[in-house]
Amino acid sequence: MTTAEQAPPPPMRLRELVFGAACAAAVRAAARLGVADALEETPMSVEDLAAAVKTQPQTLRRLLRALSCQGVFVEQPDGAFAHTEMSRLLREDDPHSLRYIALWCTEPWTWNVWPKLDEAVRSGRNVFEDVYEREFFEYLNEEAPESAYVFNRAMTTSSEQSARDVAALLDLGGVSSVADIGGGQGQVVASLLEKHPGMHGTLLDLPGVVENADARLREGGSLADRVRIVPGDCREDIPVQADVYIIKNILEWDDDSTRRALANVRKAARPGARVVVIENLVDDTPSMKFTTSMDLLLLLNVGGAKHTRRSMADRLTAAGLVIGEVRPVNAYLHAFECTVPA
Ligand SMILES: C[S@@+](CC[C@H](N)C(=O)[O-])C[C@H]1O[C@@H](n2cnc3c(N)ncnc32)[C@H](O)[C@@H]1O
Repeated sequence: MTTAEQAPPPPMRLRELVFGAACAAAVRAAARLGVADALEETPMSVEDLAAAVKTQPQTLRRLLRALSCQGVFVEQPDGAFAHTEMSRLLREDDPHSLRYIALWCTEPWTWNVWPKLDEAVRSGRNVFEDVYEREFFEYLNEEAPESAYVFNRAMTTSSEQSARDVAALLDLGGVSSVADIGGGQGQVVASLLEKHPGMHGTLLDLPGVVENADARLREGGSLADRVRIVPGDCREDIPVQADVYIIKNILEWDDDSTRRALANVRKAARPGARVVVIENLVDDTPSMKFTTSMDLLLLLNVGGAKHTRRSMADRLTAAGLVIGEVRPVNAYLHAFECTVPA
């Protein structure tokens, strides 16, 4: 068969494309119903699966068939369904689980902002504040506890997976204090403190986030006596002294917020301090990257963007930081090693 015969014709491809929301909704439904968690290692009949997740068998079959077309689950000749590599990633107990990321990317608020993408492209601004009349993180932490929970779990699971890579990459010999700015619930700080028993750490994030910090960092936790938890807004102030500041996956919002956060790091840090900025970078070339969709979502919710190596470097230089090495942390993340000049 030739490639031309394999690829569906353009009208069919475009028809499928405009139903992208159906794919996202199907993945969300499977994640919310816990289908991947209920499906055992051996194939299961739809009836057994429906009983396990408390749905109608006929409609569950339709959901599973829609997902199987995308490679999430596979239908067997006898009509039973089995796992695929992708469906396993929807399990909560998978070590590389994307369950909360899948839920996060399809939370109810996303369905209210996607239809306004043309407006955001026209204005270059977020549309979230037009729809919800509040900044995104304010809304999340003050008005949408379920979405905030999903967001924090999504960040925590992806951070748990990358925290060890960050700890392995950074040379922290001789460093006595590290601060993670916008550090979420503290997985990176916890990994660093576990690896370096003499070191102290600070975790700064919004109040609603740090109040649920990683159990290791909270009172009675194994690292509690070496960590300071600072609830705050890094655009307002960073009242933290440290040898090394980590800023991971937060400089993806609007430029003014990036400028204010970096200015506050500079104000807090002594000359010679290290600032390690860790981000998913998109390419400068026209090749497709998986982060493209997230780039658009960041435009919609915070008026932000995924950075290229150049755009990130420009912002760090504009903040007066001296950029040293830029190294991959893993397949997704890059670390910019910067220094605060004298
Ligand atoms: C994409 S998450 C990254 C979290 C963490 N650094 C990581 O890599 O897993 C962005 C973080 O920035 C925090 N954040 C948002 N606005 C903030 C602000 N104004 N001040 C401090 N933290 C903020 C969020 O609460 C969230 O934890």
